[in-house]
Amino acid sequence: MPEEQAVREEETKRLAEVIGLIDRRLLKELSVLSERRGDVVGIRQEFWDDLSINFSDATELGETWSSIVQQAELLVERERSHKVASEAAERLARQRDNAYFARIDFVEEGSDGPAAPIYIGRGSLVGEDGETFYIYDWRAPVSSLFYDHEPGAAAYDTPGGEIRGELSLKRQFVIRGGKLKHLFDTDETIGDDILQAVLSEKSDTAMKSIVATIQKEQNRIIRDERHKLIVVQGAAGSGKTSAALQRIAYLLYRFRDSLTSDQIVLFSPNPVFKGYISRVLPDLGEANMRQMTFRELIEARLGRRFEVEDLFTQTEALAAAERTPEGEAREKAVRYKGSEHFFETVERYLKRLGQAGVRFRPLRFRGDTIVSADEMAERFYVAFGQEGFGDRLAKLRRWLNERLTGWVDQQMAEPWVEEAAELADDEEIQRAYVQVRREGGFHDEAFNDEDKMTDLLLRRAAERAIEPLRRAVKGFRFLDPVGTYRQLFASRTLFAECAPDGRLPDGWEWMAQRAEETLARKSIDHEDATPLLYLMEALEGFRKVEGEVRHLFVDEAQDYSPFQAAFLRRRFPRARMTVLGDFNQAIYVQAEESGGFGGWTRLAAPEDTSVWRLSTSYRSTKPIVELSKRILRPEDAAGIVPFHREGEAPQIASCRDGADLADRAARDVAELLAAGHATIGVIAKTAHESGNACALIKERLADDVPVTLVTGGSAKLPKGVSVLPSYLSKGIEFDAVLVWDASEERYGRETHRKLLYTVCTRALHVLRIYYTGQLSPFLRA
Ligand SMILES: Nc1ncnc2c1ncn2[C@@H]1O[C@H](COP(=O)(O)OP(=O)(O)OP(=O)(O)O)[C@@H](O)[C@H]1O
Repeated sequence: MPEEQAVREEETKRLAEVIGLIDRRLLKELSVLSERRGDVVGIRQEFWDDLSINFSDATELGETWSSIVQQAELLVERERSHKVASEAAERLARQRDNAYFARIDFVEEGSDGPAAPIYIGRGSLVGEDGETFYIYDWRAPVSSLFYDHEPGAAAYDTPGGEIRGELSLKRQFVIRGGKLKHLFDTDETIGDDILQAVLSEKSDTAMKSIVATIQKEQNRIIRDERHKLIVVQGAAGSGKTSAALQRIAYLLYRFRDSLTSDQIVLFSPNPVFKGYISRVLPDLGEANMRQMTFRELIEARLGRRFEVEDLFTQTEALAAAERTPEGEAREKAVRYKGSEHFFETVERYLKRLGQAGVRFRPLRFRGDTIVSADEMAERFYVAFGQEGFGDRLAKLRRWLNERLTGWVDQQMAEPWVEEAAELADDEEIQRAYVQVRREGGFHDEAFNDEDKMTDLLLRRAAERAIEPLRRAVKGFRFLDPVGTYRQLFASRTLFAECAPDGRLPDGWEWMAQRAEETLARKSIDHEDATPLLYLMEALEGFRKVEGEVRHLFVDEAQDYSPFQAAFLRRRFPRARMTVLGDFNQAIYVQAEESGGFGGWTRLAAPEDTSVWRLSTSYRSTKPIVELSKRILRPEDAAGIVPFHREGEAPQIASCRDGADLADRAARDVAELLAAGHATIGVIAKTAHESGNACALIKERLADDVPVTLVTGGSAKLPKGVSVLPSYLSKGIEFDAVLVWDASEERYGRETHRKLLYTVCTRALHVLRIYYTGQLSPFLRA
C-alpha cells in the first residue's frame, strides 16, 4: 500500500475513534437536556398554579409562600443546568463537525520516548480517564508549536518556563461533517496550500475565524500577555481584525477563572462592521465581547439632550464645503479639536475649575427657583472649598437633597399640594395606610392616625411633583457642562492661559464663534462632542468610569483623534489596550494631526508597550494588492506584501457619462452574480452618490436581483449586491468591488488618496473601477 494511503487510513481510523467518543458525550448531554427540559416544564407549571392565588400580602401566605420561593429557586437551578447541558451539547455538535485541524509530533528535549502526536482543534477533548488529551485547544501553550515553527528544533512557552524539543511532523486536516476531506504534511510554518484554499473561498456576509491558519506574526499579537498597550500597524487585509478576535478568544481561555466576556470591550467603526464580526467568537465557542461604536458612547451620554452630529455627517459636510473658506476653517477646527494640544488645554481648564468657574444650573419648580446657581457655586467653592473635587460634589448633592426636603416641608400647606394629594389613587392610599400601620398606627388613637395619613399623602404628592428634580440631582444635572465648555471659548485670555504653550490656535476666532452658535441651539458638532463628553464626565468624577473593563480593543484606530484616544484611556482606567489600525486608511480629517498612530503610542510607558507590524495582505489577490499599492505614495506602499494568490487583473473602465457608467456597472453586477460571487460591493464616495448609484443599478437589473443600499444606520451586511458610501466600507470585504466613479473630480485631492486605497482594498477576488471624465491621478499609470 502506498505510504500516502496508509497515512490516510490511519488518520481516518483515529478520527472515527474521536468521533465515537464525541458521540457518546453528545448522547449523554442530550439525555440530561431532555430530562432537565421535562423538569423545567413541570416545575414551571406548578409554579404558575401556585402563583394564581391572591397574594396581596406575602407575610400572610405562610407555607404557600415558602413553597413558591423554593420552587422558584429550583426552577432557576434547573434552568441553569439545562443551559449548561445545552451549551455543552452545542459545543460537542460543533466539535463533531470539525474536530481538529492539525497534528504535530513533538519530542521534548531529554526524553527518549517516541514523538507524541498532538492534535489541535477549536476546543479540547479529554478521554474518560481525565488524562488522555484526544484534542488540544488551539490556545493551549503546546499548540503554539504549530503556529510558530517549521519541522525541526522548536520551543514553546508555558507558565512553568520554556520547553524545547524537536518537531518531527506537521500535518493539516480539513474535516467537515465528521469526515476527513483532506490532509497535507507541510514543511512550512502554516502550509500555504491550506491558506491558498481558505483565501480563495467565496466570502460570506459574516467574518470567519482564522484559527486553522493563524500566521506566526499574528500569533505573537494573539498571545502577548506581557504588555499593557499593544499597537498593531497592519496593511489592509493583513488580518488585524482577525487577530484581535482570536486574541479575545485566547484571553478568555487563558484567564478563564478571572476574565469574562463582558469585561472586554471592542470599539468598532460602524454598525455594519459590528454585525459583520459578531459570529467569530460564538463560532469559537466563546461568548461575544461587548461591542460599541464611539458614536454610541457619545449618543448614550449626550444624545438625549442634544442633536449630536456624527462622524459620517461631519465627513459629508466637509466634503460638500471643500475649497470654500468656511470649509477650510471648519477643517482647521476639526483638526485642532482632535489634537493632543486641545486635550491638554481641557485638562488644564479642568484643574482651574477646581478653584472657580464651574457653571451650575438652578433647581426650579414651576418658575420658582428652589436653589439658584449662585448658591450652588457658593457651597461648592466656599463652604465645601477645602475638600477634593469629588467630595465637594458628593456634599453638594447631599445638600441639594436636604434643600429639596426643606422646600417640601414649606410647601405642605400650599393649595397646589392639597390639590395634588386629592388626585391620589386607591393604590397610593392603600400604601399610605400600610405605612402608618407598620409604624404602629391604627390601634387606639385613630384620630391622630388620620392626620398622619393626610400628612403622608400631602408629602407624597409634593415629592412626586419634585421627582424630576431629585432625579436631576442624582444624575448631576445641576452641573452645566455645556455652559462650562462654552465659557472656555468665550474668553481669549482664559483659553490662552489654559493652552499648554499659552497661545491661541490658528483659526481660534472662527472656532469660538462656531461653538457659541451651535451650542446655543443645543446642537453639537462632531468635533465638540468628545471634548464636551470628557469635560462632563470629568466634572461628574467619571461616575460611569468603566473600572471593570480589563481589555479594551480599538479597531480602525487610525480614525480616532489623539483627543479621543486620550479620552478612552481615562474612561477605561484599568483596561489593557489592543489598538489596531492602518495609517494608509486614515480617511478622517479629525485624525490627521496624529500622523497615523501618535495619539495611541503615547498612552503607556515604552516598556509596557509593544508595537507590531503586519505587512502581508491576505484579503485580496496579488493583482489587486499591486494595483492598490500604486494608489499610495511609494514610501507608504513599500512595506505591503501581497500573498501569492493569483486572480483576474483589475479593470479600469473609462465611461462616456453617468448613464454609460451605470450601464457597465449593472452589466458587470449581473455577470459577477452569474459567476457565483456571493457578495458584491458597489462603493461610491458619499452617501448621496451611493443613493444615486443604487437607484441607477436597480433600474437596469431584473426585480429579483438583490440590491441593497447600505446606510449609516444599517446593522447588517446583506447577501448579494450592497451599494454603500466609501467610509462605511471600512473593515469589511466583498468577493467583488465595483468602484463607482473614480474620476479626478471625486478622488482628485491628496486627502482622497487613502480613501480610494481603502475602497479598492475591500475586494477579495475581483476589482472593477469605472470613471467619467479624467481618471483619478492616483490610478494613472
Ligand atoms: N491567517 C489567516 N488565515 C486565513 N485568512 C486570513 C488570515 N489572516 C487574514 N485572513 C483573511 O484576510 C481577510 C482580511 O482580514 P482582516 O479583515 O482581519 O484584515 P484587516 O487587517 O483588519 O483589514 P482592513 O484593515 O483592511 O480592514 C479576511 O478575509 C481574513 O479572513
